[in-house]
Amino acid sequence: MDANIVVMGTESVGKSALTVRLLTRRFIGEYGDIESIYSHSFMVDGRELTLNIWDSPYTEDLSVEASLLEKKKVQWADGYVLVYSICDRASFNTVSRLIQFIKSTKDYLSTDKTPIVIVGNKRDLHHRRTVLSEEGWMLALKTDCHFYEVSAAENYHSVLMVFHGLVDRMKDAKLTMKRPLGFRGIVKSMSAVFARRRTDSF
Ligand SMILES: Nc1nc2c(ncn2[C@@H]2O[C@H](COP(=O)(O)OP(=O)(O)OP(=O)(O)O)[C@@H](O)[C@H]2O)c(=O)[nH]1
Repeated sequence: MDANIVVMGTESVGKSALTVRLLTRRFIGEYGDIESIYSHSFMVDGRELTLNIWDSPYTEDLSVEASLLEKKKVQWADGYVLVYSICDRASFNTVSRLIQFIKSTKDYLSTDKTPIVIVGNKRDLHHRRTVLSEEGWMLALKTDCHFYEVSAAENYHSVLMVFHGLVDRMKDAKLTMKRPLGFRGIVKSMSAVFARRRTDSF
């Protein structure tokens, strides 16, 4: 069985750090603007589950193409990891917006448990904290999502918990794991955005 997961959030909140931590158990410090879909398998209830994890850099590109890609990304995914930094209030506000965007794009039934986990990252930087844990919990409660506070820099197990929590959530939602958009379609839309970026920079 396999499932698609997308990791979303604003710039520099640690999306790549979380993804790379899950895949390699390591924290390497600098990640660059990686846009990738990684596959990672693990055993759940005695069965192998492969997660296809889409880690994408944040874009403020408001073009029609870019917003179409965001929509496709949301439609492609069966589950969502929405990341903010506990030191960056704007990133927390963006997570609220993303939840609304996902819910309206996917049109979940009100009885469905939405397969979304909210992650407050950079817990090790608590001396620079601007978003309280309670605010994360409240948002999760209000929107019926899971919530974790983690440090991708310091801890592998809490990151693993995030993805396990999401898998549980997807099982609860009893979602049919089918793909509205094939892999080829996504690669095509991604290259359309990159081509546009390249053109823009000249
Ligand atoms: N102290 C601390 N720094 C972190 C943590 N996670 C990530 N960082 C740092 O934050 C910066 C951004 O991390 P990335 O993983 O590249 O963030 P991103 O969300 O993928 O960023 P974009 O690709 O630009 O959207 C890097 O310098 C990381 O080393 C963490 O848990 N604690």
